[in-house]
Amino acid sequence: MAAVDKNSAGVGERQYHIGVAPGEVSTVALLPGDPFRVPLVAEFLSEVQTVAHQREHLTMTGLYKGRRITATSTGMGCPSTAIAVEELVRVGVTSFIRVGSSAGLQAGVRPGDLLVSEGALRNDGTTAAYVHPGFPAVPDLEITRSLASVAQELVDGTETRVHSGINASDDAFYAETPEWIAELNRIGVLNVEMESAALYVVARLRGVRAGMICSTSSNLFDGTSLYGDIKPALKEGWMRSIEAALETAVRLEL
Ligand SMILES: O=P(O)(O)O[C@H]1O[C@H](CO)[C@@H](O)[C@H]1O
Ligand SMILES: O=c1cc[nH]c(=O)[nH]1
Repeated sequence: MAAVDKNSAGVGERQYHIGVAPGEVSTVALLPGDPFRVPLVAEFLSEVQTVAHQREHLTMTGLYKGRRITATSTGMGCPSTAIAVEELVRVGVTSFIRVGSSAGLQAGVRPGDLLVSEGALRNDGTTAAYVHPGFPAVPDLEITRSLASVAQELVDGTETRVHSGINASDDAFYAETPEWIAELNRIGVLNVEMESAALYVVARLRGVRAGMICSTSSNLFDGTSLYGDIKPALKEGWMRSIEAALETAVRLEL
């Protein structure tokens, strides 16, 4: 009797968690955390089909400027993100762009500003189960460059700023202490979110491409509250992030 080999389980089949089968997705997937943001991606698409909705993973596929695009929600955190990426790879996705929300950690990062990730500090448990602690969590460089330049084009002439830098990928939203926030600020970490470590590490291990652009929800360093009335700016940032990701998919033929 042989134990199950999870590396080969499910390849080319309908997937156990996300419910998607080969042929139902594009080669490129946009990844918001929240299932309620998948329809925001669909607002930019034509011929949209809802492919599956299981657990926190809603998947829709449609066309943007003639190119087939899939959007799948990852849920919050690295465990469900790793599952979503693993299963999307098994049905043919070769490029991923996370379109997230994230908290700023440096002065001058304001709600709605766009954050392009140049690498993630792996403060999570999931990637520790995959690789050596020294393995870097880095996005695809071509996708990253494109996200930064398209995002800048989209916000030119507005108050919104585009920031690029290293982000933290934390596991525990409510365990982020003032000391941890101050330390991240001190070492120059730009922002914090909760999925990129898994996205980048799993993507590298599976030989596919990944990048991330986020809208700023708050600023943990200067005290701009998570709970205040900042939602319109956050939503505007989500829409610009999605547009930057879609344009990147078209321009790089992902
Ligand atoms: O809005 P999403 O994309 O889920 O991203 C951020 O929001 C959640 C925390 O509020 C975490 O998932 C974090 O990464
Ligand atoms: O988006 C995020 C992620 C972690 N911590 C926060 O405050 N916001």
